[in-house]
Amino acid sequence: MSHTLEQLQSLWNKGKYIQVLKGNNDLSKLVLKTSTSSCEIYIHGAHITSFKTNSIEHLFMSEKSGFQDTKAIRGGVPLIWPQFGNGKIQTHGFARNCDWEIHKALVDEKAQSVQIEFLLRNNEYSDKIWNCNITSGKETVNSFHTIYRVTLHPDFLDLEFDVKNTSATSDNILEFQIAFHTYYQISNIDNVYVLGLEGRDYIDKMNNHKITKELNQKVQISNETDRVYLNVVPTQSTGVGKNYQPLQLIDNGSKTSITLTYDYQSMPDVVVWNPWIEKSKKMDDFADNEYHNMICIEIGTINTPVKLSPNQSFQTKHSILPSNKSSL
Ligand SMILES: O=P(O)(O)OC[C@H]1O[C@H](O)[C@H](O)[C@@H](O)[C@@H]1O
Repeated sequence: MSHTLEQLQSLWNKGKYIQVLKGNNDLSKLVLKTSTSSCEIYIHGAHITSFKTNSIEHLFMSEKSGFQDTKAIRGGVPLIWPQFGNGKIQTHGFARNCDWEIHKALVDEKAQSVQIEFLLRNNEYSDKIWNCNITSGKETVNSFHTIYRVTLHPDFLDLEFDVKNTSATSDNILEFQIAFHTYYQISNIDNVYVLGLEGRDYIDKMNNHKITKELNQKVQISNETDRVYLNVVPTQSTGVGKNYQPLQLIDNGSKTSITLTYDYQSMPDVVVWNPWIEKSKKMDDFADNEYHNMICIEIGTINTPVKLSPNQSFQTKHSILPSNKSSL
C-alpha cells in the first residue's frame, strides 16, 4: 500500500533526526541527520542520493537524472538486486525501480546514529518477471523478504542487506546477485586512484570479459573502464608495520579519501566503472562531461550468485567511511 506524503510524515518524522520531504519530481525522500552528517534516501529504489559529513558531499548525482518513478535514479547508491548487469530480467534487477516500504526508524541518541529500515517482499510485479525453474520442470514465483538497513553515524554510513527465501516449495532455490552501485563525487577523474586492488584478477568488460591481473598498486582511470575485480579480500601490504590494505578511494584534488569496508565473505567482488567520453554521450540521463566528476566503486556478489533454499537467509554489510575509520 502506498502512502501520501502527509501519512509518511506522520508515521516517520522524528524531530531533527528524520524528516520525510517532497523530493525531485514530487517523489518522497527521507532526510536523516546527526550533529555532523546527513543523508537523503528516496523511497523509490530505497535510493541514497546524498551522504554528507561536515557539509562535504561524498556522492555524485547526475544533473540529468530524471527522478521518474519508472526508472532508476542516476547517481548516489542504486541498490542492484537480484541481478547484476544483463540477464533474464531487466538490467541490474528491479530493486532500484521499486517503491520500498519503510519498515522501521530508529534514533539512538547515545550512539548519535539514525537508522532507517526498508522492506521489499515479492509482489505482483516481481512475481510476473522473476521466476525459478523447479525440478518438476515447472516455473514458480520467487518468494522473498528483503530488508535494507541504512544507518547514518556522525562520520560514516552503514549499509546492511538481508534476504530470506520465503518459498514453501522445497526445491525453489532463490538465486541472486547483489551490488551497492555507489557513485562517488570526485574533484576530477585525473586526480583519483583506488587502492586495495593490486594483485587481484578482474573480468575486463572492455576487453571481451578477459580475466586480467591488476598490476598497479594505484588504479587510475584514463579511458572507459568496466571491471569486476574478483575475491577482493584485504591483503597485507608491504612496508613498515605491514598493515592490511583496505579498499580506498584517494582524491588528490580535494585532499580527501574514502575507505570502503565490507563483509568480503558474503560480498567478495568489486566493480570499478567510469563511462568516459563516448558512453557518457549515449546515456540520456547523464551529462556528457560528468564522467570527470564521478567514479563508481561497487561492492557486491556478482561472479558467483548466492543460492538460498527455502527458509535460508543471507546477510551482508558495507560501510562508507570518509577518512580512515573502520566499523567492521
Ligand atoms: O546504466 P546502468 O544500467 O545504471 O548501468 C551502468 C553501469 O553499471 C555497472 O557499473 C556495469 O558494470 C556497467 O556495465 C554499466 O554500464
